[in-house]
Amino acid sequence: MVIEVLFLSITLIIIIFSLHRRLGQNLPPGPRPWPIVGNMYQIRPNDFRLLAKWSHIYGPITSFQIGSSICISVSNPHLAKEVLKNHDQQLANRHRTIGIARFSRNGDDLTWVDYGPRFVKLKKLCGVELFSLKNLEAHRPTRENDVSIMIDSINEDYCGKVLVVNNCLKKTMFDIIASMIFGNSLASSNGDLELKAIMEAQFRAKISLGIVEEVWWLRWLSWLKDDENKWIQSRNHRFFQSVITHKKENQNCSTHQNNFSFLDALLSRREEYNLSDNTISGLLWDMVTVGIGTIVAALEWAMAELLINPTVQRKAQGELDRVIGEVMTESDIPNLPYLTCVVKETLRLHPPTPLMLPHQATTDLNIGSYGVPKGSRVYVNVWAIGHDPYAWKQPLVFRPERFLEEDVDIKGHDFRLLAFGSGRRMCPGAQLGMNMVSLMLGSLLHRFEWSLPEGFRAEEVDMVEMLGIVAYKKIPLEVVPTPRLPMHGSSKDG
Ligand code: HEM
Repeated sequence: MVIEVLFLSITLIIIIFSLHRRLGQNLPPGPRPWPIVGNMYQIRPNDFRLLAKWSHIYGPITSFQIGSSICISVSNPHLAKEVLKNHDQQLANRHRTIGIARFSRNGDDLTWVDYGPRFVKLKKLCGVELFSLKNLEAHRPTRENDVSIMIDSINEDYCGKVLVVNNCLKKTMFDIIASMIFGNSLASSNGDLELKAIMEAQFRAKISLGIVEEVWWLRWLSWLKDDENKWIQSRNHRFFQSVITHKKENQNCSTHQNNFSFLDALLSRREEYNLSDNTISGLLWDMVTVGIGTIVAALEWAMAELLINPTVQRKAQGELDRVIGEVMTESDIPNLPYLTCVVKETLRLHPPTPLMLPHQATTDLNIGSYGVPKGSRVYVNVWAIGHDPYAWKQPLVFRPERFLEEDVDIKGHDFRLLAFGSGRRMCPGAQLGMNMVSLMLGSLLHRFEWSLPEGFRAEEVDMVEMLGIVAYKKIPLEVVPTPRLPMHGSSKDG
């Protein structure tokens, strides 16, 4: 009896405390949270479509509660600018779930590190050593060659047959990013197989432990549910440690410019930037996971749209035929304005990270006329902004021509098109991302006619996303390639 009374009193105190906290804060409107669980009974993690729906009911700035945490989502360009420009610094922290904290070594990386001097240093380091134009240019031949190998293998193995497009995109993107990040060392030691297995395991693991981690006084129970993550993390840790140790032992062998990888650069600057093996592992893991996932998702959505819209496919092919000789290279991209519009239109309707990555308030602040308490998670619903009828004419129609009529910046200056974010936490891989999506899509369209498997109609292509930080197509796209041009053995080493 005493225990029951005690339990009831504690629950009551918690409810009164959270109600009091909520009422005093002038929060934006939103669905009514339940005691303890908040709105967890209504919304799954990363459910950007539901957040867009709520914005139609409660307005473009909405608040909701996940367990004990207050969340704010904004879904128009004006409010996105408030978050990413006017309050950029106050909102530049990241929220890390227990799963993400584990994979990011508690934020000892770039993607999940808290905002502060360490973040500024790491972002600068990655900007210089991985994403600089000089570095991108040095790795360009490898990227072009890997894309040519992909085209050749589709030609040899899949002409007239059904191809699951994201399998071949994933393989090619893995090879490209792995070569930029690790140089040749991974493939030569079979490390590529282990890394792929770890990535696959992490993809399937739960990065949110649900109520156990979202209600602060239940968090001590999370160790019960976190076993799988722990196991993958220790495998991940062992893998990166062995790659780093192997590289340190053989460091003098890879100073040739073409082989000089991101890992080589990090090792050579580890004292200057105070980089532990843990931080180096975190940075390598970031680039491999974020880099591959986003590009593959963007490409699969682009291919799906082109199958549904064959006139766009033909128009893009017409432009490619006029501009490209035998094999497309990245230097052709500036001469392919329509292809660039197709890429932008894809990223407008299908941003690979529809809620970007979660930002977190480091202080109390106001957005619009509402309060955002310190510690709130803040989501910019890029997907909703891309579908906003006040920002776009006929927003649901896939019409790349809109970007010929109006040149809309995609690198963070126009708050209608935020696939790469904007401000301090903006994607450092935006240029590489645009180059890769354009090169791969252009090469696929130049070389092949794409159609649906026999018996499928365009209206039957399912355009629903799998919920996750990266929104892949839920049902993988199946396509049938038919060659358009005679093949001339396009890979440059073949
Ligand atoms: C189409 C391709 C890509 C898209 C759409 C994309 C999108 C994004 C977005 C929306 C963010 C978060 C912005 C924010 O929270 O404010 C981000 C961050 C990031 N992206 Fe990308 N990305 C792409 C490609 C890449 C590539 C190729 C790499 C690396 C190889 C990369 C590495 C990163 C990293 C490290 C961050 C974290 C930056 C930070 O926290 O400061 N991304 N990306």
